[in-house]
Amino acid sequence: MLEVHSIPGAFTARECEQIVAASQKAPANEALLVGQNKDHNLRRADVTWLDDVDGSDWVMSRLINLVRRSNTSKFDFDLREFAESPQIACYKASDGGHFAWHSDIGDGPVARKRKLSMVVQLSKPGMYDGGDLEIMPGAYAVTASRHQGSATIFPSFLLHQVTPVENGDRYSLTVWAHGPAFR
Ligand SMILES: O=C(O)CCC(=O)C(=O)O
Ligand SMILES: [Fe+2]
Repeated sequence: MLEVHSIPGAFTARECEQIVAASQKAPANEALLVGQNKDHNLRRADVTWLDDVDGSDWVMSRLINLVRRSNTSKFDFDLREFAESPQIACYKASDGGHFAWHSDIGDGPVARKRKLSMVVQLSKPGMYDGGDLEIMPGAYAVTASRHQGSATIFPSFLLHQVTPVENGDRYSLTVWAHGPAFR
């Protein structure tokens, strides 16, 4: 399928554990949505900005390479920049962690330029129940691989959700690539 591209083994299990451990030392914020509204019905997660995580330059380099490669081979979008920090999200069952159906394209000056979204699964699938990333490229939702270290990349305008985490904690890493408006 062209619209949702999966990259198995984008990061190794060891790298994922390293990213989670480093993110736990950085300041966490409650997830803000486009427009800085806190709406717990829409989303419940703790978010850390990768830019606030010490020694994370190699993570950003890897993300840029992954996005560039799949854009060249699959999407061919006009991408110009990575205009915002990637985010590490933690969805906790104890907190009702989830993210309801949404598109990543917002009204803000930066969010309106989002063109590709990429999500990396940082947790081992056995560490949580629920917490599926589902994407709607057409009439049916597709479920992203739960494999630790796999990346899922899709156009930012596609609706997607994270189903409620029923047990344990799920960590993910999301990055956006930006460019001029679609035409
Ligand atoms: O955590 C995920 O799997 C998705 C995150 C997401 O959709 C977002 O940050 O916009
Ligand atoms: Fe999203």
